Amino acid sequence: MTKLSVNINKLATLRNSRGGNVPNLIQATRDIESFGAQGITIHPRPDERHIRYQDARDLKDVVNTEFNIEGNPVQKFIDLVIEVKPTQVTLVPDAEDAITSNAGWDIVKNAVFLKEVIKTFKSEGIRTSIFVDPDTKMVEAAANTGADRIELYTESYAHHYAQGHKNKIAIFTEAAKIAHKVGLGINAGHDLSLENIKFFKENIPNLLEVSIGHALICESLYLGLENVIPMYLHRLEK
Ligand SMILES: CC(=O)[C@@H](O)[C@H](O)COP(=O)(O)O
Ligand SMILES: NCC(=O)COP(=O)(O)O
Repeated sequence: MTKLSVNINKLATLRNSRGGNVPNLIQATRDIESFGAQGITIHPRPDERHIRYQDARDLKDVVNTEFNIEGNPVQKFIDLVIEVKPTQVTLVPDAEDAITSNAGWDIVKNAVFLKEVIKTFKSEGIRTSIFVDPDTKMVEAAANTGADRIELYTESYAHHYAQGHKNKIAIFTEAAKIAHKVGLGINAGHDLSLENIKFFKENIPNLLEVSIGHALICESLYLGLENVIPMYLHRLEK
């Protein structure tokens, strides 16, 4: 089964644009879960331009499904995750000034650091995942860090799919096969959408979770969250 984790960053962006509490993230989280989502993802960034660190604390007792917190494991982020104790932490090497995540880890280069951070989170009972490009060398290296899962960075898949180049899925399929072979669970995310999710699901064996935010919220402007979430669930069925 592939779980759908809805990334609510964009709802926080909308809220922050007016400085008040509309839309209310707590209510939205409850609604998103009631519409069938099996997880909630947030990605607080150092400048807190969308999700704030306080949102993570406020959502701790609200999320009844899987709570996934993504981010670059700087000390402030590590402390937050240990305090909130989500189901899963996803480590993303995002630069402070990046508009959005734009690369997976160089796991070979950062192996010592990642091993240490992962050990810390696992000792707190938090499942760990590493954001990674579909590069078999990096996937193999991920297994040596002690991580439970990888999150395949799907921006290049989505980009090529939109241009009609479906064959770019092959490197993701291969990366997923290697991950499974070395004992890693497989998550995926970034720019997945109603248009490209079905083909991705059909071609990625053992896909445990997709986290989707930007496209899902944009699609919901036209169709409504209560319709869009079941549409994703349908496309993620076997
Ligand atoms: C790791 C990943 O791909 C997502 O977390 C994505 O980066 C969402 O972050 P933004 O909402 O800041 O674009
Ligand atoms: N981990 C990916 C994620 O949470 C959402 O990415 P996107 O759908 O906003 O591109």
